[in-house]
Amino acid sequence: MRLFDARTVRDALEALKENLGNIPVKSEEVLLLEALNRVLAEDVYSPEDIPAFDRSTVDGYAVMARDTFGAGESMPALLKLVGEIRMGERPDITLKPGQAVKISTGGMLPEGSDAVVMLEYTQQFDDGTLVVERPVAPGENVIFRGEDVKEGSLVLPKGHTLRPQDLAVLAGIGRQKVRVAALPVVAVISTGDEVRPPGEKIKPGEIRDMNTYSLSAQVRKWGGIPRTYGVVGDDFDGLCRVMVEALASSDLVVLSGGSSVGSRDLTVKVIESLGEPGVVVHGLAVKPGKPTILGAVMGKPVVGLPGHPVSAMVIFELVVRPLISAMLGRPANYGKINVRARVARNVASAAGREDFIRVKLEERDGELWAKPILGKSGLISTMVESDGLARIPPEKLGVGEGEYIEVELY
Ligand SMILES: Nc1nc2c(c(=O)[nH]1)N[C@H]1C(S)=C(S)[C@@H](COP(=O)(O)OP(=O)(O)OC[C@H]3O[C@@H](n4cnc5c(N)ncnc54)[C@H](O)[C@@H]3O)O[C@H]1N2
Ligand code: MOO
Repeated sequence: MRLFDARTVRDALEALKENLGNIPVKSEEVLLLEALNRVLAEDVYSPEDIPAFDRSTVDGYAVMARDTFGAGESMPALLKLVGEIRMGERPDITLKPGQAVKISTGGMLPEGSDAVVMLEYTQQFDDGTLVVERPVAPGENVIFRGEDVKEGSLVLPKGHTLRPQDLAVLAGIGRQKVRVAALPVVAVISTGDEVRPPGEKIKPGEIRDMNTYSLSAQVRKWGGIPRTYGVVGDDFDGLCRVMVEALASSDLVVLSGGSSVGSRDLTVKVIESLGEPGVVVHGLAVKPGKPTILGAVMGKPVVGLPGHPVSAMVIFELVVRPLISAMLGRPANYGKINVRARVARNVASAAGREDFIRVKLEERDGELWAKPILGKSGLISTMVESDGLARIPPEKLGVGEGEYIEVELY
């Protein structure tokens, strides 16, 4: 009896895409102060030069640099002080050779000047003579017009995730709002008669719901809004009702449990009953996570994760995270932080299957080692103890002690 397909993750996501078409990025406008970590849904070009004028970076005197060439303490340059620049105003002075104007940090350079001498390298006499004891080069202590951002240049591209400095540059070019991807709403449903909420006393044979908490946190971590439905028992009609509500009010539905082929594994039947095309893939050539289900109902992706808490989390990263990224218009590799490390012991793996092993990183003699945290996929403690996942590709039969591997950090 053949129970599952054995698709690679890439093939499975392709198959889902063929059924759903390209996932559109919905967008909305938000205020800059609300835009941290949001994903840009527009290319942002600068409407103007930033700064819009040549600007001093120090307190001192705006000069023509060549008037100071060769100046020193024993042979200072003597300039004539012809005024002072007020902050936030355009100077009405045009500097002539031999002249200097007092300026503050951030002040607008007058026409004719090309450098600023710092206050501490000057002396001012009562008759208006300025003694300059150090030379300045053209451009010294000045930010030129457009040096920060050029008018018409691409400041930030669509798909970019906004960091604090990005909000600063957007403010700098005069934006108060930006168009960003709408946050995908992801329904999170746990299933199983034996699964109880953490606040309840449990009877023998029951366990506490962990997946609602790991999966909704993963949704949040990767930029979505989780809509949790708690635990639904192994009841076909009850699960159908919750699924219909979840499909209507979210962009993506994630279930955990009941994805296998046992008598109470209802997820496939429920997805099939809700509409075309229903289940697209059942089974991945991945460990952990073989019994994963990918489906499409009402034009929305539905992912049935295995119930084991480790399998659910690993498959979330492999399958759900790329779907959330697509809905946000983010590059598929957004947020992946990999380090190279040497495996601390031999780990076997079956050919034709991608294996993901949990590893703990340790530094030994200046080198990074990845210690495999072995254990069944029902043990959440193996995720808690580890720092990341290492992938053993399908063509390999394992990794040997000392071999270099890539570890994706959690
Ligand atoms: N005959 C076969 N049986 C199984 C196979 C197989 O190939 N042939 N595959 C095994 C693999 S691999 C996995 S993984 C599991 C997946 O099973 P299900 O997705 O149907 O999940 P359940 O049976 O509902 O649950 C598995 C396990 O996880 C516990 N669980 C479920 N939900 C939660 C939750 N929200 N929080 C914490 N723990 C949860 C559940 O009590 C079970 O112990 O199938 C194997 N079987
Ligand atoms: O392949 Mo299952 O997801 O580990 O136990």
